[in-house]
Amino acid sequence: MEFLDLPPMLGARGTVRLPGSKSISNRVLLLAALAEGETDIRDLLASDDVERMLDALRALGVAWERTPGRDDYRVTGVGGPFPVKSGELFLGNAGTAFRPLTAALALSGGHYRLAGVARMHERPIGDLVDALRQIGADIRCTANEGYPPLEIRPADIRPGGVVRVRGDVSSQFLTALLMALPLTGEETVIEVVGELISKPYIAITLDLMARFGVRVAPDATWSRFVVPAGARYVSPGTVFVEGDASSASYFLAAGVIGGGPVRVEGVGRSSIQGDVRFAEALEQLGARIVMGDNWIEASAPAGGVLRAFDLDLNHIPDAAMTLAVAALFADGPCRLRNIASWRVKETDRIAAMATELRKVGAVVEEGADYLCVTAPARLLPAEIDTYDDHRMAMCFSLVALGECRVRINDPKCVNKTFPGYFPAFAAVARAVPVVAIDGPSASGKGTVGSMVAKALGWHHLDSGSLYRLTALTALRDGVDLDDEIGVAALAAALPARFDGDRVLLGDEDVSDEIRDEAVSVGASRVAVLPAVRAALFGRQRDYRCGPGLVAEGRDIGSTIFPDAPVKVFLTASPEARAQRRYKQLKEKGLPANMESLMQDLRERDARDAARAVAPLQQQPDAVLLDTTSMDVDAAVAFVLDLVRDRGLAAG
Ligand SMILES: Nc1ncnc2c1ncn2[C@@H]1O[C@H](COP(=O)(O)OP(=O)(O)O)[C@@H](O)[C@H]1O
Ligand SMILES: Nc1ccn([C@@H]2O[C@H](COP(=O)(O)OP(=O)(O)O)[C@@H](O)[C@H]2O)c(=O)n1
Repeated sequence: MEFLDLPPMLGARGTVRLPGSKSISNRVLLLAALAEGETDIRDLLASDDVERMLDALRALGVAWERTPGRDDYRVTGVGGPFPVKSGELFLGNAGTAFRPLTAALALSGGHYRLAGVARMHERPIGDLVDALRQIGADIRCTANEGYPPLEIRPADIRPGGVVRVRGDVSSQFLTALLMALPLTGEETVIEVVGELISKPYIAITLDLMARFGVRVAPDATWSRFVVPAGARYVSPGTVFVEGDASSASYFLAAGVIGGGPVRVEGVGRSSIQGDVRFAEALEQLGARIVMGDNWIEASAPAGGVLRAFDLDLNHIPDAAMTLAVAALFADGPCRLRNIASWRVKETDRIAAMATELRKVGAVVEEGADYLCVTAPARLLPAEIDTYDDHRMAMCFSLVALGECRVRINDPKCVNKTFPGYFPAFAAVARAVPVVAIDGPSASGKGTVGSMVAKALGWHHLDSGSLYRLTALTALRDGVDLDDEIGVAALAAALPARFDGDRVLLGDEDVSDEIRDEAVSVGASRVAVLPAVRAALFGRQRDYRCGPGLVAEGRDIGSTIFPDAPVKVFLTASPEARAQRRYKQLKEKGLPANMESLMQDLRERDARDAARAVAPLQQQPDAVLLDTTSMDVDAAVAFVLDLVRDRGLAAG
């Protein structure tokens, strides 16, 4: 399973240009395909779901071409039903392609098969099929009644009159009927049975249909829609696709949780997408929101902390997921109500959200159509499963803003709507900075690392002492140093503590004991054991806390903090290092012999460089610092300059 590790973040600020809206992209593509004339579509979303629609349209005889290197397309409309009268379409997990195409194909008089991924076949479509059957469509559910895959056969379509469709499971059924019925040319009345959910998505449909020349006005309660006689779609020429308002939600929330301001460009006051109202929901949490025609900017509440909320989120079901994660930063229990549609989305989002929020320590109550989330006192680092659901992955990236590392499994699921999501997030979120110093024994890592940390006021981790503590514990407990499982168990449970330059096991100061010859050799031996390294992995990462961390060892830049913005490979000639160790030991009044020190150093260098897991190597992005003829102060100044050059510290 692929994963992405997000480091703890200190805050967020900056500007993000949003990718095109998925809802608008797929609607505009279908309308342009059915319209008379050519439509130029600008800034179409580049994502999996849009690819599925583009592929389907081409298979159905619609010509389109893309401007090379741009997200601009020209679609040549077919001016009515699809000209290709048979075909097999694979539509992945794209509800915005599957539902509208089902309706348009049912009225196209051909023989088609529509299928998707396994999850698509669990997502209901029965209400739409029933509605289309009322006007004579011949649609069969080939596996389970009410669910894809579907087979559509030519049929005697009898439009006119009244079509009833349920509105309380997915608003996409109504969208599909609205967009397809103008193909019949006759007046048809659509009556919505049950409360219509997600009304703002219907508003997008009506707005775009109007741009293509077909006006449908809902009645006051949005329960009756009249598709007029003689309706036909005509290209408006050029259509600009707005930025995706649901995708904006992650960045707006990032601004609110991480201080901000974070500005999104591509949606704003004049947007036709209901999800821009997510910004209003954030305002109710105390967030500071500023809006322009084509942008929105979000910052933390004046007091810094988000207010707990109890909100009906039926009108913004997708963006509401972002609020479930924002609840982790609120000052009390938060309730998200009227979100039953989550259960039939890319995954059962209520169940998935509850399971994953619990992993980071939240207390979650899950109901048929609501979630109640209470934040933990401190977020826990966790491995988040994403259920092939782009929004799960994007939402949970926000956990990192609680200065909490988080692993996102299967991060590429964001390709459904936002392939560039994680780089965009990294560009506005500020990771806790790390200075990684790796190098061979006695090169000066500990001395330089500790002084750099002091100068910056950052935390300090001497990772070697964790291996030394492991070896010391094994020697004391009589665990064989080659017993990988036994030693790894000790490493996982080490009561290690650091107090300034003192190293403690529980309450016992073992700073000097871990420097013993036997412990040094033991540390080097247990360090080759993969299970021991794995046991110390998460523990080392937990030292990454604001305002920053200086960590030294052998694999800090390569394995523990590969994203460290400053990496130094600190070394010196073997002779110089042996000299330093000799002097160091003598000063402490410990016995030392130059020859055996040289010998020991060479052996340890060889073991560190040759081991299979995390061998000591200079990383391509590490700066070489050879201190053979350099004093400590010069080495410290060199590293501090690197930190300042990267803009990570003042001065
Ligand atoms: N650039 C340097 N020049 C001279 N001596 C140094 C230098 N850097 C470190 N030392 C000395 O070398 C000894 C070993 O350094 P230490 O920090 O323990 O190395 P490491 O952590 O890499 O094993 C210490 O006594 C330290 O003062
Ligand atoms: N990140 C690290 C740190 C230390 N180690 C091992 O742990 C031992 C003790 O580390 P140390 O940094 O205290 O050793 P010295 O450099 O002081 O000799 C080394 O011999 C390394 O083999 C490691 O494998 N990976």
